[in-house]
Order: sequence, then structure tokens, then C-alpha cells
Amino acid sequence: MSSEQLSPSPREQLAHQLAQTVATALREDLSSQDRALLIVSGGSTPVPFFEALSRETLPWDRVDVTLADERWVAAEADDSNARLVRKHLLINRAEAATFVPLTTEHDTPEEGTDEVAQRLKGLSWPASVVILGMGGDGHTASLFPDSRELDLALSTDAHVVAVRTPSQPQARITLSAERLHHARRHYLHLTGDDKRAVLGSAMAGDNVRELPIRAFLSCPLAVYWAP
Ligand SMILES: O=C1O[C@H](COP(=O)(O)O)[C@@H](O)[C@H](O)[C@H]1O
Repeated sequence: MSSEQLSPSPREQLAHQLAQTVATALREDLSSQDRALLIVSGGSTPVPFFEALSRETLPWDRVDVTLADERWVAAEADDSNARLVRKHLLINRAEAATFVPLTTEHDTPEEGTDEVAQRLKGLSWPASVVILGMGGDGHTASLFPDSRELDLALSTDAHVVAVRTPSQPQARITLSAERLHHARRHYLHLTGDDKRAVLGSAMAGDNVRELPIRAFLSCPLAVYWAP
């Protein structure tokens, strides 16, 4: 049997369903506004979603795409979320979208936050869609339980926060919780029994510092999960 004849895996089906939902949302918003803002997450989970979304028909030339968070690395580095987006989302029909990166030429995210914030201020808020991911430690965007700036990122009205996190090798920049909330629709895209268990723990408690995903559980947040 050729690979084309195999039925899609649950993760592929999930990615397609999420892509159709996001495309419908963007089309809806673009019927009444000039530009729409899509905020995506990095990591490994979104790759099939990005590729499915890139094939959707919509006026991509009126869509701005940015990230929930980024590692402070060169745009071409293997662990750059921008590289991931360029490789897997800004292709096919979505090649016409405008990408707004979260890094600058500065050496550190602390030096770059003002420039990034200025870029973000020029976008069409509220965002049409925010797609969050979640790590096994309950982090989302770069809001990690051990981030030194977690309290700041959860409370500030700044657009972005530079984040230093002992458990992570790179410095990062993250949209603040306030900015991530400033959207019409929120989706949480996650896979695997381990992450489902973490989400279950998050829903059973209320200490945001322990599991930062808790800051978004009442957005409302639509959960897209597959085994
Ligand atoms: O570090 C990150 O991890 C999370 C989840 O990544 P995954 O590889 O488990 O899918 C992601 O949501 C976040 O944007 C990213 O910077």
C-alpha cells in the first residue's frame, strides 16, 4: 500500500481540523477588516497544522503572522521558531502572508524588547486567533514555571517580556499574558497522553506559577488534543 493510501493519523486529522477552524476564523474577520493577525506557537507540535493551514484558500496577503514566543537565536538557527514558521507555514498559499518576527539585531532580548513592541503595536489587535502550545512542565509561550520574569509576564501590560529561565538553554522573548489574551479566539494545540495529564492537573488547580497554562484556561480556550 502506498503512503498516499494510508488514512491520516489522529494527529494529522487534528492538524487539519484546526487548520480549517483557523482559516474560517481568518476569512470571517477579513470580511469586515483590512488585516487580520494570527499568533502561533513554536515547538514540534504545530508542524502538521502549519502545513495544512498553508494550503487553505484565503486572502493571505492581508494576514500578519507572529509568534507567541521566541528563543533569542539567529533567524536561521535550528531552534528558531521563526525558521519553523518560514519553513512550514509561510509556504504554498500562505507564502503571501506577512511575518513579524520577535527578534532583533540586539545581543539580548532585554535590549530588543522596545523594538519588538513597536512592531507589534502596528498590528491589527485584537488578534483574530492565538494558538497556544504547552510543554510537559505546563509552560505556554515562554511562560515557564521557573522563569525569573514569570510574575512580570503574567501581570504587565507591555507587549513583550525578555525571559531568563534556568531550565532552558537560551534567553527568550515572550508575548505577555495580557497581550496573548488580547484576541478573539484562543486554541490550545497539544498531543499525547502526557500532555493531557498535565492539562488535567492544570484544570484541577489554580496556582498559575506552578502551571502557567492556567492563565489561559478561561479565555475561553478551545482544546485541540490527539493521542
Ligand atoms: O518551547 C516551546 O515549547 C512549547 C511546546 O513545544 P512542543 O515541542 O512540545 O510542541 C511551545 O508551545 C512554545 O511556543 C515553544 O517556544
